Amino acid sequence: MTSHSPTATQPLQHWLSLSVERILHSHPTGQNGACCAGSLSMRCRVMPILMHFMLFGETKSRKSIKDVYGKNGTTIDVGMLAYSTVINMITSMFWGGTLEGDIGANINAQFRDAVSELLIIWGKPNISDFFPFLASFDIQGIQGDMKRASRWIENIFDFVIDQRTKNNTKISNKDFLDFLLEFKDHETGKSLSRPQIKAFLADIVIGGTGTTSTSFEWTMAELMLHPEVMKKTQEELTEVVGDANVVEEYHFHKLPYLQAVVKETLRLHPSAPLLLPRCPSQSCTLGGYTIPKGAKVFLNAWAMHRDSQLWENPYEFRPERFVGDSNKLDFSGNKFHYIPFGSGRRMCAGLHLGERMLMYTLATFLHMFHWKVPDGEKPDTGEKFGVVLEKSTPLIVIPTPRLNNLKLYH
Ligand code: HEM
Repeated sequence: MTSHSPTATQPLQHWLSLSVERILHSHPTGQNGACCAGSLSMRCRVMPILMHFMLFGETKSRKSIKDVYGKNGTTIDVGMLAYSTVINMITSMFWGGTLEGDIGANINAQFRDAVSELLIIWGKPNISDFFPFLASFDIQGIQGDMKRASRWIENIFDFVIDQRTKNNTKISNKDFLDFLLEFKDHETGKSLSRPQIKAFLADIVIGGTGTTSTSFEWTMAELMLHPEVMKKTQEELTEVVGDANVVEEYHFHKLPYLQAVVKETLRLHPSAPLLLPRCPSQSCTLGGYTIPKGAKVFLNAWAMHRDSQLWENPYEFRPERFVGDSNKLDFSGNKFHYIPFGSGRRMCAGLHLGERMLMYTLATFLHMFHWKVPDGEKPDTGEKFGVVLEKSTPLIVIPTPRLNNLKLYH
């Protein structure tokens, strides 16, 4: 993996423009000028573009390091740390070059609250899903709450887009929003519409925050439960990154053990355990069962990842099962017994970004801090029901700096 600088705008802009043009050509706009902003092909092609703005996110995560350093020796809720780090990284990639200072901090805080609310509502069991005829009554008020939270997020997107379009001053660092706003199709001269831009941003936020931060928390929980794995992971980091440096993306491929730890965590705790529902376009028979056309089908990745016919000692947390096997069992979804990012045409559109954010945050926090649970406590692996598989009890830990050079924490 290589590190990409968002300031190297010329070749990057050219490449990005070509990608979006390909998308627009494969999805011609309709009569009203709007095309499906969330369409499969469009998402799959624009998402990788976001990767080029990862550097913004990395810079932002340094703030989290400073915050954790400030809590030296006191307790931290790992889920909250992960969520705020991930959302800070995402907002920096979106509009880090557009919004800065107090306005930026204020909008980012509002955005964080709005997204948490949306994710909570999204995970609530809704009786209308099981009895669709009840949907129009919205008995639990979930639909209404969802509309309110979505409007809140949309207003934030509108505010940021207005700020950027009103403000003619040249910004030094182009962010993802800036790129989307400036994009023009070379042939037709058409730009992306505002609804298209907002749909992209919403997709990324909804798909990327809960999944990545939950995976971070699960990994930390497993490491706290398995001190020998924690030790080995941190030793690898010391050897590869060194005591006097911070983690950078080019280190990732030299961290096979950490990669195995992440894979093993996602095997036992896939953040979207039932993936996204499928709907067959034709009736078919599978394993002796008839699946009628149009049925809603859920694939239980969680159960497949723990199937004793497919895995040796499936309930054991053993990263070694992925060591030296990385090419055979990767996240591509080609081996159907291991599909933490799904499989096929609808597999995770943010796979590479998710993987990189997870590796980056884990490697950084594990390299820079020692972690221990408060005396007399033991982390558990209880799960909470929801679209995203969260821990039922928050993981509380105590960080202490691991590196001698304290300047690296500021
Ligand atoms: C550790 C991190 C992540 C995990 C484990 C994860 C997992 C998944 C899974 C299992 C699916 C369903 C795939 C299927 O049904 O086949 C999915 C869908 C999706 N993910 Fe992720 N994801 C992660 C991070 C991200 C990030 C960072 C983004 C955005 C940048 C993202 C955007 C999406 C989107 C847009 C979809 C829907 C794709 C579609 O409908 O075609 N995900 N993800």
